[in-house]
Amino acid sequence: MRTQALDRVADARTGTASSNAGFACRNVNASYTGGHGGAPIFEGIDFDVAPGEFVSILGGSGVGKTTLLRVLGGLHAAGKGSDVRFAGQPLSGAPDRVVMVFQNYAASLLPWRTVESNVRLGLEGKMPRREQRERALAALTMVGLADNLHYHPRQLSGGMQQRVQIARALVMDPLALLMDEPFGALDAITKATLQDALLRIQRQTGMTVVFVTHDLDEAIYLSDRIIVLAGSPAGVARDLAVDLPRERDQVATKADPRYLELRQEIYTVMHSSDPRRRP
Ligand SMILES: Nc1ncnc2c1ncn2[C@@H]1O[C@H](COP(=O)(O)OP(=O)(O)OP(=O)(O)O)[C@@H](O)[C@H]1O
Repeated sequence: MRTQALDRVADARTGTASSNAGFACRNVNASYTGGHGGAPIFEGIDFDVAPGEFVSILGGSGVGKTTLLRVLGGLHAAGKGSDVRFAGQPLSGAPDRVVMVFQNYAASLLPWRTVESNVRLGLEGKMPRREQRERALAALTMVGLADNLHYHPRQLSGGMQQRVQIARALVMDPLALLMDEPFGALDAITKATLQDALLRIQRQTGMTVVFVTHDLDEAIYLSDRIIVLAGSPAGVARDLAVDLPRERDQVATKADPRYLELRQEIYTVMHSSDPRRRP
């Protein structure tokens, strides 16, 4: 039953997730009415995310990473003159099958519902209950929680709760996942485990991932490309390819001399653009 459910999701995904699910951003700006006196948080942002690519957005606190992710997810409207597209189409509202995962996992799980019923929440009313359950089971299997279906959120560790959040996104069969510091609050070992789980899932599904973090090592370890935001208003300070072998390993990858070069290069960009840096 479990295998069938997984196969069904795998079949449904084959050939879809990698089709044309990329982002194209040209001359993008954003501001908040009432925030910063309406001044732009960032402007002149240009970058592409290819279908199936894993791109991290890196930058200091308050630079605008979350805002940019919300723009990509259609949750915050870009300013005048901006051109933001997903799968070739200009964004108007949240695109179908583009799903966000936030850091604050504890607050976003409903405590009175089981793991399984939290995961199928987004499917309710859209398909028969049996199919909802099958898809929830398949998503929970992908994140390694198939044995915890009947637990309640209070019975889960922080890492398990974040896995449930990821399953809740996967159950929607996303073409693209937008992740906002999803592992920021986890201890180092749990974080590493979830990073590897995410890379495995991305490989299986072919999803596009845009991942916001302020953790340099996390960005290098996970990504095909890294976009560094800096300045005020922020712009793209660096857009660089992570030319490390795609099979990542927490120990071997981080010992690769190229990893250390990339780390130094990105650190220098971030450090030199930090407004708190002493002259
Ligand atoms: N709802 C809002 N209203 C007004 N200003 C906001 C709002 N949300 C964010 N801002 C401002 O926009 C700027 C960018 O915020 P954003 O959360 O995008 O940055 P960030 O790079 O994700 O920061 P962090 O790494 O600390 O989470 C900040 O100066 C913040 O104060």
